[in-house]
Amino acid sequence: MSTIFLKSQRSLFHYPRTQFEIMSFRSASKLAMKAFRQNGARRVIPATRSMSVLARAGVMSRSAARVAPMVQTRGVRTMDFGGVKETVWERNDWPREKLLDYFKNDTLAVIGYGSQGHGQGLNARDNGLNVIVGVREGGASWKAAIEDGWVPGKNLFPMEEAIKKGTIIMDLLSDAAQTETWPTIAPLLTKGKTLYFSHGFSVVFKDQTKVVPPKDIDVILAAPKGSGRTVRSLFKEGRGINSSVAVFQNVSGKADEKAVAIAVAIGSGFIYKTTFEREVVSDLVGERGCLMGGINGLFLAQYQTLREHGHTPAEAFNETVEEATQSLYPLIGKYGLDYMFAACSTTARRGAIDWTQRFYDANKKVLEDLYENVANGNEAKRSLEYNSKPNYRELYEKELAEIRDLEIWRAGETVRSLRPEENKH
Ligand SMILES: NC(=O)C1=CN([C@@H]2O[C@H](COP(=O)(O)OP(=O)(O)OC[C@H]3O[C@@H](n4cnc5c(N)ncnc54)[C@H](OP(=O)(O)O)[C@@H]3O)[C@@H](O)[C@H]2O)C=CC1
Ligand SMILES: CC(=O)[C@](C)(O)C(=O)O
Ligand SMILES: [Mg+2]
Ligand SMILES: [Mg+2]
Repeated sequence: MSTIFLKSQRSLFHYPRTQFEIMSFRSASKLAMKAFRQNGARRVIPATRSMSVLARAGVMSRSAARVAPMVQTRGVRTMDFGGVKETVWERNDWPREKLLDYFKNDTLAVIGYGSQGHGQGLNARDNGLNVIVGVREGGASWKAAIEDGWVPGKNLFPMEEAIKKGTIIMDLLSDAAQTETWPTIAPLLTKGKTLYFSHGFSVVFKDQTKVVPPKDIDVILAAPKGSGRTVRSLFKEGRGINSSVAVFQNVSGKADEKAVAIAVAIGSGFIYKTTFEREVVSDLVGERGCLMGGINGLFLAQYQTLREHGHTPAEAFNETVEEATQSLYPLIGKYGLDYMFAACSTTARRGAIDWTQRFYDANKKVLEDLYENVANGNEAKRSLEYNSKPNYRELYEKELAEIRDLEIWRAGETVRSLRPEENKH
């Protein structure tokens, strides 16, 4: 199995362990802060994230607390991400009129109507673009599309017909289905069309998927960093999900701009550049790690430990999942981890900082194994084998039912029912 990345960079992040390393880590961060100040970029600390809370908590380093708050200037193409400059685009770079003009001669053919097809198709349609959907006639997606207002024969067609009518072919089938349908789709990708993905999977793992696009078409991706349902809900809130964009083939010479434009058209908020390889590897690692698999494992391990030592389900669930998702994690999302630590007791803060190293060390080994398994194609192989089974949906329903039936999640159902918003009386 060929490995995409033959050499892996030494880990860019080394959590300081020894007192010496901590000292040098602090002096390094002071130097970085000084360099950061000198390059003119400034960073604002949200007004609601009052300095007094942070200063009292001693969270801000002394040098940062002394200088005026720094603001990261917006609306520029280059922004500073923790000291590394990256190119970003924002949705207000592509107002609706500009999108409509740019895509005036295009028909966006959304192939597949799962979570992403639903979100991206409806957002592009609401942006006024000419969008059609192509799925298996009479299948679950066909019925779902009709429920969302797509009309058979008008903007809803069997897959092949939609591809023939489309100028930008958005392959939003499941990754396994992209492989299975490729022999049908490939001949329909005629010169001048654009092939679009939301994941680098099929193109990068071509040894397994056999997905090799024709050489005379643009091949681009826009990968929303979140569920297709959230792609839709954030768009309806007037916001947008963050997405990465990449170009695999640029025959027209306009593929880079097209990728950014379509990322905005499908409802993205801010957009950053990647490559097909980096998108698929980071995405497969993320969903198996912190985003889904890793957090599931940590929830289960903590809940089980508490229960084995006699804590009740209500106590074990609240201390593991409910407080995390309802109170503490949202603070990380709004203001960062240091803010959340500062908002908790000094007792919690001391223990959390002390135990970070143990969890980091235990998980770093797992993440290295995971990264290797993704980069060498093993995870892609596993995914294709399982998701290509004819009864893959039924198999997942059985596995998800087993998760749902675990005590932790049955307890969770009761806890959720007790939330104020669930008790309107
Ligand atoms: N889910 C997400 O939030 C994210 C997904 N992505 C990427 O977006 C793409 C689409 O993912 P997602 O929206 O989750 O789609 P799903 O994985 O849910 O795939 C469902 C779609 O694939 C179709 N399909 C499945 N098997 C076949 C087949 N054998 N022949 C024809 N059609 C088939 C289904 O049609 P039918 O109903 O007829 O079976 C349905 O329209 C993938 O590349 C994914 O990696 C990227 C970011 C996030
Ligand atoms: C929602 C998302 O970004 C995932 C987890 O990568 C996916 O659904 O593939
Ligand atoms: Mg994914
Ligand atoms: Mg993802």
